[in-house]
Amino acid sequence: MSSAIINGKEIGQQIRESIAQRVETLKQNGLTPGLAVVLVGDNPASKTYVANKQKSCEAIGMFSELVKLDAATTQEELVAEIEKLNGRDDIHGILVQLPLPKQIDEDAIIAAIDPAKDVDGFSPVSVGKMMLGQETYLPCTPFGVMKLLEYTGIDVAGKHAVIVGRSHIVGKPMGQLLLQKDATVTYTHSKTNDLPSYTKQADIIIAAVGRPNFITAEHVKEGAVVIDVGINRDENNKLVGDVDFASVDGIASHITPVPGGVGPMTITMLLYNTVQAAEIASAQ
Ligand SMILES: Nc1nc2c(c(=O)[nH]1)N[C@@H](CN(C=O)c1ccc(C(=O)N[C@@H](CCC(=O)O)C(=O)O)cc1)CN2
Repeated sequence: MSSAIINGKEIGQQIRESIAQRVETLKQNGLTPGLAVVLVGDNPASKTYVANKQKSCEAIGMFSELVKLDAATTQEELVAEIEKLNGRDDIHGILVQLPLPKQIDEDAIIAAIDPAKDVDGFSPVSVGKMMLGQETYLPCTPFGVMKLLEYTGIDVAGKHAVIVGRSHIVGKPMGQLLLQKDATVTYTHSKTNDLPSYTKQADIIIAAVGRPNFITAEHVKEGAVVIDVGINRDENNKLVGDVDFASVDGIASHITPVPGGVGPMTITMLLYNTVQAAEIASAQ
């Protein structure tokens, strides 16, 4: 029997409808939630993601502004742009599209964003609060994965979740969010020896290693839930995940497709965080 598909487009749409209602309430109170999207350079994938983020904002009645900067922008120039956005009352969320050109220190840029507007949840303040279980903006991709599991009725408490990947924006926070919901978490990565010996014990596998079709049948226990966070291009420029879907299909109980799984949830949770930032501003 085939694995059940966890449809991120459908779940994301349901959540976006409830976000749109919150936007409407804010607008009736005279405040339109505003997101500033900062794009440096001409990375084609980044241009697509930024365009999708802006389109998604407009679709639910939010305001979005694109700050488009040249690939040769210096770190000081970028910090100055962020400081301008930090000071604007009509901008509730700021997102700097990653990756940035090599001359710019990403950590310094993220740290320059006012934590109250850090709707990506990447700043040291947001990460620290998340680690302590305090209320904060959660990083959109792992937050989206938690929503996918919740909406699918998969209770993670007591389950063994194996994360494959250790990036700051997905792998590390993913483990933390699962831990906070009482999962038992194991971190693995591309250099883990005998990876299948770990992943084969998993009730939930989170594949976030950034390698096309890396997770195959040999990694997956019968009945495991497989979440594919990968966004890779294969040799034919086709979008593929970190999981070899055909190989794992029928072994996993549930699986997220690429495209249409985790990706749409990343943007959904960005909208969610931005509306939350606007609600907090509106209450002040
Ligand atoms: N500032 C940030 N930069 C980056 C983030 C982030 O969360 N914040 N994440 C990724 C890219 N990303 C958002 O920026 C992102 C990637 C993929 C998708 C998505 O919807 N994917 C679709 C397919 C789209 C396609 O056809 O190319 C899917 O999986 O169905 C959304 C957002 C790195 N940078």
